[in-house]
Amino acid sequence: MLKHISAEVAIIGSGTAGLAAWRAARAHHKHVIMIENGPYGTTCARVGCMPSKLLIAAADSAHQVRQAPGFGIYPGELVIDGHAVMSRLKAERDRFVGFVLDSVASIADEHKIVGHARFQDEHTLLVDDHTRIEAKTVVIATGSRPVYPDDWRRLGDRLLINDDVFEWDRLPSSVAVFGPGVIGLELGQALHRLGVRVWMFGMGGKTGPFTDPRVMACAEHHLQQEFFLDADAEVQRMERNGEQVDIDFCNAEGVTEGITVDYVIAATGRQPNVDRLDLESLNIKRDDRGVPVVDPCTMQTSVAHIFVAGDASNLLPLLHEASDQGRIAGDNAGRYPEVRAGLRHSTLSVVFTAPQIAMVGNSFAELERRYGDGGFAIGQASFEDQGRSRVMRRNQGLLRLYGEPGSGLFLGAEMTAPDAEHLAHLLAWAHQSRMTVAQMLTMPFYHPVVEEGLRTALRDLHTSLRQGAAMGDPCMECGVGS
Ligand SMILES: Cc1cc2nc3c(=O)[nH]c(=O)nc-3n(C[C@H](O)[C@H](O)[C@H](O)COP(=O)(O)OP(=O)(O)OC[C@H]3O[C@@H](n4cnc5c(N)ncnc54)[C@H](O)[C@@H]3O)c2cc1C
Ligand SMILES: NC(=O)c1ccc[n+]([C@@H]2O[C@H](COP(=O)([O-])OP(=O)(O)OC[C@H]3O[C@@H](n4cnc5c(N)ncnc54)[C@H](O)[C@@H]3O)[C@@H](O)[C@H]2O)c1
Repeated sequence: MLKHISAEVAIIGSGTAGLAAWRAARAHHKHVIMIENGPYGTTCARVGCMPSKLLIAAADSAHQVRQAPGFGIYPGELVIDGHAVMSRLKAERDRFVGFVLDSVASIADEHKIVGHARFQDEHTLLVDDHTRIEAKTVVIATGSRPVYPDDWRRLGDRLLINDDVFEWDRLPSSVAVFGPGVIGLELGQALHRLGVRVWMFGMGGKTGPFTDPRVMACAEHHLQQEFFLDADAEVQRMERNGEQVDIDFCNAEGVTEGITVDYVIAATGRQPNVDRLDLESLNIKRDDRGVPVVDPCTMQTSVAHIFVAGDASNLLPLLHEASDQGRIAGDNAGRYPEVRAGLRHSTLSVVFTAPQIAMVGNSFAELERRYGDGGFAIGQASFEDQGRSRVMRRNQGLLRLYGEPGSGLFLGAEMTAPDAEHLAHLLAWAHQSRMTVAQMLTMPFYHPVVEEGLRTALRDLHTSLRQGAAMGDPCMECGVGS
């Protein structure tokens, strides 16, 4: 029998965005309902940010051991116990998931419904075939899922997505990773460093999230030193062969090469989970991927009482974005019809490869669209001879900064660099504070640190903006190698 419920706010999804929306909406109303059709615990903690960073941490550790002889230190034979690696990953992952589960458990049962939600009309949701919810406002926070070509399913259990990797009990001997995007690069490099033979195949020539071709080329070059990576691969055949997969591809010499791998990992992108919500029953404006169009400041759709947050919004599929968007959407759903613009942060994304990858503020491609080719200034620094980076034998990478001629405003950055996660935070704070390049150069820099590489790039940008003298010889009063 169908149960009927009335709610002020109904939230579909209990991931990071859904939980943030729930908290924000509850500040306004008692009757807030959260619906979940999968396991509680969030994508980030269960199969996303946390387990991937745990895998990378183990891989970094193995890499350090391999690097030790470069410092005159010989730790002996490197043994990677795949079972122990995966056990630690799962134990720590479960600990993180446990924190989320505790938080979900603290929400009274009357506010939680388990099942698949879909729209019957603009104010009515059906949950499976057991509950009908009449809601004044709705937040769609349904996350995203991996997408890959349908015919790859013929590989059966030899075809994996990121979720499956984190369930391994042991490490396989070899994998082919399809998709040198963010997930593919993080997983692929980590597996390679853990002793798994890795081949990585892309489509269309793009590596990572970059839009600046010089930074992309630099990252690709460093990654290719470690494992096979063809960002524009011609894969001629891919067939299951017993418990393995045979792949024929055209190699760099233009010759067909055959490999056999234990698994194929599909890291070919993700799509928002909005296709099973019966949105067709609503008169809601959608983009060409079928995702409701939202105002990024309010997270409101063209149907004024329906909001979208997190990966479902098709804006920036990142954890802090899911959290920000969830808070804004939940607050607005709660205070509706008085909707307010929420605080949006400067764009910041980090990929945990080595060297790390980061994007801040406006991308190179966005600036080319806005200012035209050559209409904005560029400063750069290589990390090859950067003092602290060389000290640590991590002297790889390129940082490119963009600035606005005339105003001298710092506009954005793309980089592959040692400790890019920290450089990117400094830059994002400067971007959000609307600092000029001249102001950024008045800030303190310690010695010897990787951030001195940032100062070099800032000086170069200052010169490109024609606001400072050209850099001459290396600045010795700043410290050697800066
Ligand atoms: C491998 C990997 C690594 C990542 N690493 C990082 C990182 O290092 N840093 C970073 O910032 N981001 C990272 N991300 C991205 C980050 O995990 C996501 O942006 C974030 O988790 C999205 O949160 P969300 O709330 O939108 O979605 P989710 O947490 O996926 O929540 C959506 C929920 O909605 C539920 N749901 C869906 N449809 C329905 C329905 N119809 N009815 C009821 N419930 C429904 C789902 O079951 C799910 O629980 C990573 C992602 C992956 C996959
Ligand atoms: N560190 C982080 O913050 C982090 C880590 C992981 C994921 N994420 C988030 O998850 C999102 C999704 O990541 P993703 O890696 O799935 O997507 P992505 O869009 O970053 O990469 C997908 C890649 O697959 C390639 N591709 C598509 N079809 C292909 C095919 N048939 N064969 C070979 N290659 C193909 C694309 O060209 C692209 O390079 C990211 O945009 C990011 O926001 C963030």
